[in-house]
Amino acid sequence: MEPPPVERCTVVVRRIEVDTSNCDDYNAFYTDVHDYLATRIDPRSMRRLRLSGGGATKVMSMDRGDSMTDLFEGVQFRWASVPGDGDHGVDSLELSFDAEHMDMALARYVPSITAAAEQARRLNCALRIYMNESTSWRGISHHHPATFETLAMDPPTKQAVIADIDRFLKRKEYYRRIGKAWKRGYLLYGPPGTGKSSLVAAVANYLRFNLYDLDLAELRCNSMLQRLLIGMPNKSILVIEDIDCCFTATSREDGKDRKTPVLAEDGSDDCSSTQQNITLSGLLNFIDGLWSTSGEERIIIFTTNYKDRLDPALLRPGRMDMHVYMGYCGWEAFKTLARNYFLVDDHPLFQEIQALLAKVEVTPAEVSEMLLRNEDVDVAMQGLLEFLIAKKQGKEDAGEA
Ligand SMILES: Nc1ncnc2c1ncn2[C@@H]1O[C@H](COP(=O)(O)OP(=O)(O)OP(=O)(O)O)[C@@H](O)[C@H]1O
Repeated sequence: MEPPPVERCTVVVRRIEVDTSNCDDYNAFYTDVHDYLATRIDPRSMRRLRLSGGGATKVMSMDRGDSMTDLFEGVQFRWASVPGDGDHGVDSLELSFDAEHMDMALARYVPSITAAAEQARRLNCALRIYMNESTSWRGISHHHPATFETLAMDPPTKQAVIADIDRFLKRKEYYRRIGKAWKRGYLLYGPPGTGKSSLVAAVANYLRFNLYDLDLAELRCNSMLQRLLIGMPNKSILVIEDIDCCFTATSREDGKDRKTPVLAEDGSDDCSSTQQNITLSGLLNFIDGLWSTSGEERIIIFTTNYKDRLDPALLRPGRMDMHVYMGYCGWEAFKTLARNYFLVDDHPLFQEIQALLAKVEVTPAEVSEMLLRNEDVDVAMQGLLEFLIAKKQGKEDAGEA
């Protein structure tokens, strides 16, 4: 006797034709499925393939009437591209699977599609860096080449930062369960030219998050600050550089006793009525309060050359989750730079350079500059060696004086 046919379920994801100038979100899930399937399609298994997109980016999709199989947690999901009826019918993507998997499909497969589509879009999308002009953000393309591979820093610290970011990304449910906002704060400190800005760029490139570089000098009061922060989307990085220079002792004191102002209902600049300076407490309160609950998956990075000048409020445990010291160029950091600039792992002058790096305080920026001076590795290494010897001599002379 033949086994009874397996019951199948079908989920229809229809492309809705609407006036997109008003409501461009209607097709969000259709777009998610479309973008997700583009990452899953196996061109060798397709009879017909649709290619779209421009420039170097080509997107693969099923042609109308075609179908493909996607495997998720060992279950086969069949997708079909179904053309609409007649002239006005709209296309749909139809998902079919064995009925016993309905719960799993809705609880896990469907959300995984949205997450994967977002990830794919982020990877394909050029990053942007936004800067504030008064209370609005202005974005330009962000092409900073720094990555964790090219970043010259102490290897255990680098690994700790990467591990922290990876853990943060995986912990959405964890943050929800413990009732904490899904955000992470990093304080980067160290002398000028040690790579704090480069690390910010490396984090942005690693996460594929846009940067929001906040210039507090552009703002007159806390409510302007709040408006800007509220305008930041999820999956973004807020950066405030040289945080030690942003607040005067007076503004800190002022802020301690003041209630954080609220936005005027009409969104207007209410600085004049409240006369509020930007205060560190205003910034921290807002980041920990409303901003945390109005978005998620956000990173905050403060940088400073002088950690000892920072307000203790910022250094309090729990404020910035990780303090990262960017130091002078050590041996391991130098090897990264030598690899970046000359693709070399060894050189006859390495031993002398290593010995000098242990005695001289030189920043990765200074080393980079020396290595950039000549395309010939021997000439560049010799130049660096002489630079280090001169620095060491200068230090000794200063010590004797
Ligand atoms: N750790 C590093 N790894 C690789 N390159 C570096 C590093 N530090 C500095 N550089 C080089 O020096 C340039 C300046 O460094 P960067 O602006 O990142 O330093 P910084 O610590 O942010 O300095 P500042 O405190 O003055 O803003 C970089 O563009 C890069 O070329």
